[in-house]
Amino acid sequence: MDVFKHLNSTSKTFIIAEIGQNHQGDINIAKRLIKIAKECGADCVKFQKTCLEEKFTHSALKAPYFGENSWGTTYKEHKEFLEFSEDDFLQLQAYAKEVDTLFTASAMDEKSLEFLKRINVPFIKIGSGDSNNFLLIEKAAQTNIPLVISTGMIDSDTTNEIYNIVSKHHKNFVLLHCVSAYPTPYEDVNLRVIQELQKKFPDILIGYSGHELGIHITVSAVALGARVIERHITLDKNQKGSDHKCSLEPKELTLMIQQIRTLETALGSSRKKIQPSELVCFEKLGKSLVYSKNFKIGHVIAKNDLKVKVSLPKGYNAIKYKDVLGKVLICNVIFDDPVQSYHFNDMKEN
Ligand SMILES: CC(=O)N[C@H](C=O)[C@@H](O)[C@H](O)[C@H](O)COP(=O)(O)O
Ligand SMILES: C=C(OP(=O)(O)O)C(=O)O
Repeated sequence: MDVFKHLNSTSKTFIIAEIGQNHQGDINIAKRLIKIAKECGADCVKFQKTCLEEKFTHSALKAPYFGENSWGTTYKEHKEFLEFSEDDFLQLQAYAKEVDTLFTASAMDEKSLEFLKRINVPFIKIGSGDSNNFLLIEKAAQTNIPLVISTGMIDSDTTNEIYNIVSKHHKNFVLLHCVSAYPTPYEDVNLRVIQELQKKFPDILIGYSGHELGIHITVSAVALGARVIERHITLDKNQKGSDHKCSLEPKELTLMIQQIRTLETALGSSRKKIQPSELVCFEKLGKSLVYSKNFKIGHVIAKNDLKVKVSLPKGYNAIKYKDVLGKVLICNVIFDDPVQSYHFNDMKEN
């Protein structure tokens, strides 16, 4: 299924549940999160596929990594604890298929890109850790697999360059506004970047990958036009791990998706028209033209002879009051009578 071609034909938002490394290195937790994401209404689950020696230098891996979010004494130990094997990924992909949800991952290095290409994911995510990695982005574009590319930790010039690199190959990619802070302070979110990206790149979809607390900012991103949304999900945001605090627990994820779906409906059309649902209120409280005093046959109607009131039955349409000015009454009328076209000889129907 070409996810983004489908998206272009609807007004729906594509919601990616980023499991990332919130599975605590436990494939059963990963499966639980896949099932929960599906049950909450997400369109896709996403993991992070890393070949450690391809992503990190030896010095980065051997660095000590202590603290409340560490699963080892060095970064290598910590990352090895969290990284699933290729077989694990195949198992998770099969499970996602079993629960009928889309499955993909971020390619955190070129080897992982090759692996994801091999297992036919519906799109490949390029995370903000690689938003400045033009070499990887070029290789990812050359696969001709749809891409979702986050723009954390870069500025608009670099974002422009990502667009130019991928566009040389195809336009089946999405740029996600993203700020890589966990959690992101509200003053750093800059949701208006979404509108700027839409203006600059009208020929691709724009989305938002959020790390802020709560769901209202992400729902607002949809109101501003984000068509693809990504949020980290977790079983419990108080667990050990760098991403849990800014992740959504099942209840939050469900509420966010409900709000996004009702928002999609409410965004509706840009054409202003009287809604059928308004007619009851117009019948009860809609105003129309009535006479301000008693008038006799032959009276020529002037502006002060008219009032606009709630009247039963309704009078002539108040927005067309000028049709009545200068008209000659062919009957007597009294104060508060609704103005009717048959009160005059040459009057258009209401
Ligand atoms: C920039 C980027 O890749 N960020 C990812 C996605 O948002 C994160 O999930 C990191 O992988 C995570 O925060 C790393 O945490 P630690 O360093 O504790 O393994
Ligand atoms: C880092 C990632 O995403 P984002 O930059 O959108 O947080 C990712 O997908 O691995």
